[in-house]
Amino acid sequence: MKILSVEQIRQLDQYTIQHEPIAPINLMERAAQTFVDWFTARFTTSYPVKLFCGLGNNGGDGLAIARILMQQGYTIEVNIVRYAPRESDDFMHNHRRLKLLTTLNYIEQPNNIPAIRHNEIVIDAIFGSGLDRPVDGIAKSVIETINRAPAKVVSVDIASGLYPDKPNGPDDVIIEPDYTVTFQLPKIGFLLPRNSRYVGQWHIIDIKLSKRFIDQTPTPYFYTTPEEARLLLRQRERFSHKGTFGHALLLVGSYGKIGAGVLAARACLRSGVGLLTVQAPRCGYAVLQTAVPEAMCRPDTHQYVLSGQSEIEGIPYEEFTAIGVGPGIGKAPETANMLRTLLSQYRNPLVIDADALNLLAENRDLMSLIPEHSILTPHPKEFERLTQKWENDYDKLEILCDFARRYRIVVVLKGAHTAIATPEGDIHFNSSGNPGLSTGGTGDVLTGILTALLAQGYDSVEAAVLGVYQHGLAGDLVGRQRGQIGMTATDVLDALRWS
Ligand SMILES: NC(=O)C1=CN([C@@H]2O[C@H](COP(=O)(O)OP(=O)(O)OC[C@H]3O[C@@H](n4cnc5c(N)ncnc54)[C@H](O)[C@@H]3O)[C@@H](O)[C@H]2O)[C@@H](O)CC1
Ligand SMILES: [K+]
Repeated sequence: MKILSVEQIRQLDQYTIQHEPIAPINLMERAAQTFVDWFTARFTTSYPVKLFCGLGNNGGDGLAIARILMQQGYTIEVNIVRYAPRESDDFMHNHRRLKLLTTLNYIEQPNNIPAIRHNEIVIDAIFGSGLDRPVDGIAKSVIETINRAPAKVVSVDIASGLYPDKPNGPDDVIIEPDYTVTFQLPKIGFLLPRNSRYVGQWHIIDIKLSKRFIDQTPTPYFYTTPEEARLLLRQRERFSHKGTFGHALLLVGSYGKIGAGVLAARACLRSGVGLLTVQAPRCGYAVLQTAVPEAMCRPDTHQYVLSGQSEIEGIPYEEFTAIGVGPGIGKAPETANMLRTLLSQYRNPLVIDADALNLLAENRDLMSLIPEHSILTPHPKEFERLTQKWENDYDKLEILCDFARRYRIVVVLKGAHTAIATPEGDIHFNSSGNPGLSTGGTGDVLTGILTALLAQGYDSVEAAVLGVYQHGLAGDLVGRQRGQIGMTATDVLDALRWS
């Protein structure tokens, strides 16, 4: 699903109005009706509703929502925040209609702000995507009151005070909703870590804006929906054999961190690789052969760390279909040499994770040896070591984009809504996963998954988008079955489902 800028969304509204065609006021009515459908499916008429609306079209949506909810039997109190002298035309239209049905409260100064009780639902329609400067005056006081109140808060389109596609200032006053119900497409601001308390749980509702315009509009930002992830998944042909699915090599482990290799290897096997070889320090040999009997194990000549040498003759790096390197490897000089040799010899995309990334950060000349379309999977700290500090989440996205483009690689920046940057400079945000995944070893599982997908012939962007989605989905399954708190990386790899 595309993510558009505020300006593009404005054009999308206009295009829909002109080409459907539909009168703006009817589009507002459709948006309000769709919001009400969402609302009534979650909250019964037993909850009193308190609406706070502004004077623009977000406020107009609010007034139309109030009218429809009232007609459906909800008790609703309407509060209009008079932060400016002018209202939008569609606001005025809905204002006239609602005035015939109920009394409206006008908030012009702080002592007009009503008390909010804990069993009420607040609908926030003060500002929407038209916000273009920090909120002050009476609107600021209202937002502060709502944030202090014990009630549940639902924001219409976007939390009032939050910019959809640019950074807010540190002192900005912004609604902290429990839910955001947004029209048609997600806003980029919803996906950034620092905004999470200004978004809550968010839901997209389809208000039938022009599909043609969305299809034609270029954007670097995408949000992976479950349907899109499912479409990427390839079905197996009846006459396939293990050779069809590639032979992967995982370069993993060091003394005390063989478990990382076990997790990556198991995840690789659980993600459909045809054959798997694991190269690990000699101390990991018995562990791997026991814990992952399906994999072949190539013990390194070094007892404790990877040096890349092995007593067991095996196929050279170039002959593996895909290679993953990093889980548990540490940063020994022998291992840095191994990485240098690997990067010099292997020309297909690699998966590079964990200490392999830290070795790249410490040996910058290695960056230019990385094969094009390799997948790097840093968490934010590793990414900072590879690049630079950022000022805010938008700045981070720019750095991410430039980095992926400069080295022609795929960068999977891990976190809530993992951001996957492509060599072309696009960014795909993931939609699956939960905080339960923030536990040791889940990154190793991801490396195993991505290596398996590359081995099966997925291109790097497909592998990253699909692999990250499936990894999060497995975490969501575990979360539902046994909760997020006790989730382990083993649970996640056991929960992987590929159908
Ligand atoms: N255009 C359309 O066809 C549709 C728009 N919709 C709604 O319209 C919203 C956007 O409406 P608007 O563009 O009218 O803008 P808003 O309702 O978000 O804001 C109202 C106006 O307030 C002013 N303003 C901005 N920041 C301010 C601040 N800090 N203090 C005081 N005033 C400020 C601006 O002039 C802005 O236009 C969307 O979020 C959505 O809720 C929906 O009705 C769907 C259809
Ligand atoms: K709002």
